[in-house]
Amino acid sequence: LGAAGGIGQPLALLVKMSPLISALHIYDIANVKGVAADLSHCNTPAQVLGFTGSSELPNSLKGVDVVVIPAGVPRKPGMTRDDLFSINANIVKTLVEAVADNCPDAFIHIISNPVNSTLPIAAEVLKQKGVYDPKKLFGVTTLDVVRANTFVAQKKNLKLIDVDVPVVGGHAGKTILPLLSKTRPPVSFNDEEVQELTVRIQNAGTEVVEAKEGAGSATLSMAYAAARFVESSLRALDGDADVYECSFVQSDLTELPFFASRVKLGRKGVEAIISSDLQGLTEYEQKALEALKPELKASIEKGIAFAQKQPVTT
Ligand SMILES: NC(=O)c1ccc[n+]([C@@H]2O[C@H](COP(=O)([O-])OP(=O)(O)OC[C@H]3O[C@@H](n4cnc5c(N)ncnc54)[C@H](O)[C@@H]3O)[C@@H](O)[C@H]2O)c1
Ligand SMILES: O=C(O)C[C@H](O)C(=O)O
Repeated sequence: LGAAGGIGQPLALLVKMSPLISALHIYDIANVKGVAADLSHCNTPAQVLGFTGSSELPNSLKGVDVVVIPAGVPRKPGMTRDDLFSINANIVKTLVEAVADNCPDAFIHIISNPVNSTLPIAAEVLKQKGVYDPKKLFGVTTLDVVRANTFVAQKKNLKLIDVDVPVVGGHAGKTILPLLSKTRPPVSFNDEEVQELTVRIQNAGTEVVEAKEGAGSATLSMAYAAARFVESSLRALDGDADVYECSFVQSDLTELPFFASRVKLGRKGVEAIISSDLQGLTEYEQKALEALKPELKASIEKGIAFAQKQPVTT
């Protein structure tokens, strides 16, 4: 949903390449029929259908297993992700209402920012509709992991394919907390490297926004990350027993109701939240974890309050 956009188009292309996908429905408020026609000429199995405008939204959702939502406005230089709240909160609310009505059993991937608030909005909408399954609602934080893996591999001269850094917390500024001490394979970092890498990973979105000089935020790397999360979800739905991803989900790992961490995915969504990542943290990570909580809590509460003030349409 939001398939004509900067993320939506390359994501649709990457997803069209997946052998796990039988049908790809792409929806946007803007005309998406041309994107659908274009994609449909690729000789890969997924059948592509385009749906344009809100009257076609319900049909776009019928029968789907995974819904991905990158609909909404992106940042410009000088803005925070929270500055997008006033527009994107309504967009996410409307789209999740339609998901609740048309494919309540689907996995839902929320990309639209601010994820720290839009995910709680989605949860609240689904609750009001009576179809909330916390195991199937995901805030997409895969790009933070992708970035952490890339930057760590570059810094330490490692083979990219091997590196895996869990990133916990949320998806904005200091709420993005890479757990460098939990990098696999184990790598040692000095204090300066930890500080430099942590700050770079936290500011990576802003790095792209500034480089694009007003033309939007990360789209290609986000499409790559979202395609990875879709692929992992489909593998889990197909019964693969070894699927782990970081995601911002309902969680009891901390006192906050939602928290990003590694989760094990299965046929029914989140099968387990990996609590061991938060054990044995370094002093730096422990302090950063405590420091991110007030901001994350405020963003979560802002999302919940918004959704509670504007009950769903029935
Ligand atoms: N979670 C992450 O890591 C992450 C990373 C990058 C960007 N984002 C966020 O993703 C969102 C999209 O970014 P983009 O660069 O693709 O923006 P974009 O402006 O290029 O595309 C957004 C698309 O959403 C569509 N849209 C708007 N309202 C809609 C509605 N009600 N229904 C359906 N479609 C609608 C627009 O027509 C447009 O095609 C932004 O909020 C951005 O901040 C999140
Ligand atoms: O930085 C942004 O606004 C987009 C996205 O959240 C990102 O991390 O790239």
